[in-house]
Amino acid sequence: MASHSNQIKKIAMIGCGSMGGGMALLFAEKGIAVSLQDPSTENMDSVMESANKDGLSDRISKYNDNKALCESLDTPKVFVWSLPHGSVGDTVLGGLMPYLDKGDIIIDCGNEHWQNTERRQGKCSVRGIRYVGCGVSGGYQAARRGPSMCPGGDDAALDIVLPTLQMVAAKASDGSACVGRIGVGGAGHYCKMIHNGIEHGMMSAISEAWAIMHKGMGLSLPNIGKTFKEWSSERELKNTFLLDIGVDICQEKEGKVLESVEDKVVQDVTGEEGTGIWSNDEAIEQHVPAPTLATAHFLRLASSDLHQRRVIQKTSGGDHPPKPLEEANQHPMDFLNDLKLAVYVACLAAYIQGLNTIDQANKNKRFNIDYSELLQVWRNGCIIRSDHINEDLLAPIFANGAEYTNPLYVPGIVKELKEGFAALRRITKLAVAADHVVPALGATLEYLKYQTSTDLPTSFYEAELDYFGSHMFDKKGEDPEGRPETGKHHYEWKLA
Ligand SMILES: NC(=O)C1=CN([C@@H]2O[C@H](COP(=O)(O)OP(=O)(O)OC[C@H]3O[C@@H](n4cnc5c(N)ncnc54)[C@H](OP(=O)(O)O)[C@@H]3O)[C@@H](O)[C@H]2O)C=CC1
Ligand SMILES: O=C(CO)[C@H](O)[C@H](O)COP(=O)(O)O
Repeated sequence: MASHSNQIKKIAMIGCGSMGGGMALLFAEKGIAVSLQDPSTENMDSVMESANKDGLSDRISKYNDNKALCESLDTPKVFVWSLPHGSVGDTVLGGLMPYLDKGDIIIDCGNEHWQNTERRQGKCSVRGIRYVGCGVSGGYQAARRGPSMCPGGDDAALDIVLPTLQMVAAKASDGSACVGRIGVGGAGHYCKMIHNGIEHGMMSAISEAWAIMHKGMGLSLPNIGKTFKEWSSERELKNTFLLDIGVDICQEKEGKVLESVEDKVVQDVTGEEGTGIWSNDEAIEQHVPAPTLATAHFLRLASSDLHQRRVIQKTSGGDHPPKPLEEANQHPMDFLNDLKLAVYVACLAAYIQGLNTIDQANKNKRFNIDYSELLQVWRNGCIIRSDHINEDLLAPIFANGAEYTNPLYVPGIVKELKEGFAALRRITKLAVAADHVVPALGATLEYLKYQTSTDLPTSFYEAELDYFGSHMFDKKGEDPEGRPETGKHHYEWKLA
């Protein structure tokens, strides 16, 4: 495809691993000349090899030094980064700085921490260099064919990069590009971080349902794949990416490959990825209850150290293996329908918790987030794609530049949650009684209970706090509207 006049014509792709390699080929396929740079010659050679196969080799070349790399570009020079998070970006920026000029643009497509993004934006802006923090989702296959892209930064930089990002990004069912003007500063990376938190909540709920079907109902893996396929074709979980890939995972070699996979997620503790940790840190920092995201994360953490689990199992004299769910098999269709609704409610709750975290951060950090653009980014190409949740339920709330509304205030959404609540409770009750591991489903049930209650156990909690710490409390009926504030009363529960 030939590039148009407002499109960027040359880029440098720095970091040519799974994501960067795929994106380099994608940019080249869209008519953009790509200069590769990576410390691993092997990685660059592998991209060149794929370029040869795909007939793109005339548009891709590799460079080992920054001077030559920069000389290969137009003015302004445009760099796309796909690097591990953290100090690597500072090293790369330091190496490029001598060759950068006013107006040059860096589009950081890694999962960088938004504060690193803002620090580098500050450093770059002194020299008139533009740094866009652009979270990218969809995994390495989407990187090659069109990922979901979540850019944030200054408007002038976004004006320049958006037409090109629109060209390469995934397309929604109506053909619109899954990229948008998300907000200023680190807004793009902030929202991508929360996307990953939501992703973890959804992935946990789906995995918990997978184990219930497999170990509780005794369904074969190919049959579970079939069930996931049905769920993804039905209203509530329509076109849910994590179900769609679940079909392939369950059915590959009749489930034999999946059977060989060890039960541990390690990338948080090895430091490869940070978004799960940061998104939970942020929910707490922003005072937003996000238990579906948090318990999903704790399950990952607990799972990571299999050796430790073995030791604890031995110390405790055995484990509590999940038992068959006899009731489920008496009415399997009803049970599977409940299970689907339970997963749906957990996925919707994960979205709500993530969006509420973004909203609070948006108010505190003035990201100026455009929610309709953000939901557009999440329509396709990304891991949390789920059409009904996004397009039917959430997008209408934020249409036409509407202010943020907590989705839990929206009657149509509450109706869906209420309808799913009974199913979630039935599933959780049976699962807990039979020792199934259901942290995201269970935490979602609790979330819905405590978010809708005005009579929580925290009356007693507050009294205990006041007893030992004189932390004050409000009397019933005294709660002032607006932001929570310290109570007005202290009681001398026991005279010293
Ligand atoms: N994998 C995925 O599904 C997704 C990943 N991401 C994010 O995208 C980014 C890249 O991920 P991914 O492609 O999976 O990771 P990879 O490890 O495959 O790629 C990272 C690349 O960066 C290279 N690199 C390291 N240091 C430098 C340097 N100083 N200069 C230039 N290149 C360098 C690495 O080289 P070397 O191999 O020699 O170390 C490697 O080729 C990460 O931030 C990740 O979180 C985002 C969405 C999805
Ligand atoms: O960013 C991603 C998808 O959106 C990457 O796939 C990332 O590697 C997922 O890792 P984690 O589960 O630790 O967030």
